[in-house]
Amino acid sequence: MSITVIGAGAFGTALAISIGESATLWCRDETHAAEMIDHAENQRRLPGAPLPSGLTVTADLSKACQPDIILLAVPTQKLRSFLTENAALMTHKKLVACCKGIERSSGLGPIGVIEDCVPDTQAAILTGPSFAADIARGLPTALTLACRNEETGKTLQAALTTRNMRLYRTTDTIGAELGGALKNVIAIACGAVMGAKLGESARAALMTRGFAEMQRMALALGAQAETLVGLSGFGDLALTCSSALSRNYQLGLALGSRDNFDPSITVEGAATARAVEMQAQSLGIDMPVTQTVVALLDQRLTIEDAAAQLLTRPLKEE
Ligand SMILES: NC(=O)C1=CN([C@@H]2O[C@H](COP(=O)(O)OP(=O)(O)OC[C@H]3O[C@@H](n4cnc5c(N)ncnc54)[C@H](OP(=O)(O)O)[C@@H]3O)[C@@H](O)[C@H]2O)C=CC1
Ligand SMILES: O=C(CO)COP(=O)(O)O
Repeated sequence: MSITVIGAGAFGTALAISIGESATLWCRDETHAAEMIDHAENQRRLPGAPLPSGLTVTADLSKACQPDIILLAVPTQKLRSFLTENAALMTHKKLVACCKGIERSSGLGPIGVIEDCVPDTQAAILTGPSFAADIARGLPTALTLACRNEETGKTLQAALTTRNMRLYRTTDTIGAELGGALKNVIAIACGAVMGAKLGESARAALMTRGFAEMQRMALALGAQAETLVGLSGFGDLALTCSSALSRNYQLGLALGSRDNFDPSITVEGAATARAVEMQAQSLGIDMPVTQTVVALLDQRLTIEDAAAQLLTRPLKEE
């Protein structure tokens, strides 16, 4: 079955490599597409990962959008503008969001954004612990494929499972979206703790209390508890909060050690933290780790003050 991946970033390229010769990888920049074809590699976004010989790379969007299954691997905050501009090419397709975040302007996850922009479509999300570099090297990974329509979910699960990507299926799109979005915020917090050399015990505490607030928010919005303890929640939290390969964690490291961070790097957790803080306030949900991350990003708190503030909150039951 032919499958198109939109967005030749690190993740889109890795997915296309894993799917192999039935994949088409669409890149918005013609020069970049030509470079990938010439070098059989995406040297800009995923250097060191050869593209399989049968993989099609193109900058022609109409040609790329022929298949029925389209994976959207553009950052969450860019998804709406891409879909709005190209909705006509996307209608009646199975659109699979391959991004993790909450849109800042609307508070919606990627599925909500897809449904807003392309009404006549079947939307799903592919999420879970998986670094692009690992997928591209053929290392084993397990991800969650969430789709409200069970039949479409089964079709997508079968079509997107590869030799090194094992997909588990759920109809709980809310839980899958929120797990992937919220864990990035906690990863920034964990990076900050490690950057400030506050210790691994503090990181474990933040991961655990961060997971508690992820669950509070997700359950309040209608997610199923099992989803949050699965790959898209706990699984991705464990990966992202403990690996220096994570860009969210790297941003946290920079905040904690007062280093500069390249603002062009895709870090979904920063915009998501702000969107979630607003939602939490309006729903009356206690999310102290998320609030602290936003204060650190806005430079309203130092890392030392942030730690002191979290440690001196009123004592409570676990
Ligand atoms: N990298 C990883 O290990 C993983 C990433 N993800 C998720 O995948 C998503 C994408 O991340 P990743 O691939 O790493 O990011 P990158 O920064 O590597 O790539 C982003 C891609 O999106 C393209 N893009 C940006 N804006 C637009 C737009 N308006 N229209 C069309 N294309 C656009 C960029 O094009 P250009 O190159 O021209 O700028 C680029 O190809 C994120 O949500 C991330 O959380 C999920 C799991 C793993
Ligand atoms: O989501 C990821 C791994 O599952 C990638 O994390 P980063 O976006 O923080 O690099």
